Amino acid sequence: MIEVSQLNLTFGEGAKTNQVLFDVNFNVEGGEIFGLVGESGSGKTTVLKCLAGLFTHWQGKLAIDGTELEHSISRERCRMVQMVFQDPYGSLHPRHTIGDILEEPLQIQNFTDRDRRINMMLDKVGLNRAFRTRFPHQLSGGQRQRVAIARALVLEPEVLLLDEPTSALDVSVQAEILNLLADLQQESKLTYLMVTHDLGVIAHLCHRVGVMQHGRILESLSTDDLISGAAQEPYTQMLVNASRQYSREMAQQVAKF
Ligand SMILES: Nc1ncnc2c1ncn2[C@@H]1O[C@H](COP(=O)(O)OP(=O)(O)OP(=O)(O)O)[C@@H](O)[C@H]1O
Repeated sequence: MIEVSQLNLTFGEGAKTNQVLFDVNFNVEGGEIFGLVGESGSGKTTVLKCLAGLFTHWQGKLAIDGTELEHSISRERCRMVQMVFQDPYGSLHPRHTIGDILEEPLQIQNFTDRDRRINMMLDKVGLNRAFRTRFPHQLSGGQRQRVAIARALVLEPEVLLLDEPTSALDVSVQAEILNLLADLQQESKLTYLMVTHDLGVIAHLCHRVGVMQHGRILESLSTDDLISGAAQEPYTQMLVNASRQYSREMAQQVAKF
């Protein structure tokens, strides 16, 4: 379903050139939940942004459902793939009502049954219709993330790109949002590509993971192998150990690795 092949990306020009992705390769099957893990700055979000069309100056090959992606964003691309960001407050227009936020993508794509789709989507994410007239600041963090998920799914894409979808939320609502994402994926057999720092989230949701370091995929492996300690790469093993037994010393070891 998702094919990432020899993906390279560089920011800046001349002396300020900074290459952040180096020959990134991985595949995600249809209906699979694939996690991208790795230290801050390793390029996880950048991979998602290339797939979402937010960065267009990449090199390599990107394909979704057998269709090669262009170096530009298009209406068709938005129907196929949508992204949910880490911070649901920053990603929702503060002066638009929830109804308007959900209607905008449907309008752009010329859907005529917009009312029905908006109501159905609100039901799916566990928000009642009264939310249509509210503004983002009148919602809790968890409710805002539900709206962001509804907006991403209202066009019925096959692929959802999730950038740390729970890390900005209170611990008490993180599980609710993870359960919602799991239910929605089951219901519509969606394909998820998810960036996370949290190996607990991986264990809860993901089927397979790709481990990134310094703009490269070190290895891809099943969640079972990751958790049972069958990773090939010492760096991956270090990440697992650090999450099991977090300590200041361990964090320093990971930073030095
Ligand atoms: N628009 C940009 N212009 C220049 N450099 C950028 C831009 N976006 C990202 N980078 C750089 O690309 C590298 C990878 O960033 P990216 O956000 O993909 O990392 P990440 O693994 O998702 O980290 P985190 O977990 O902290 O979000 C970083 O060095 C970052 O500074």
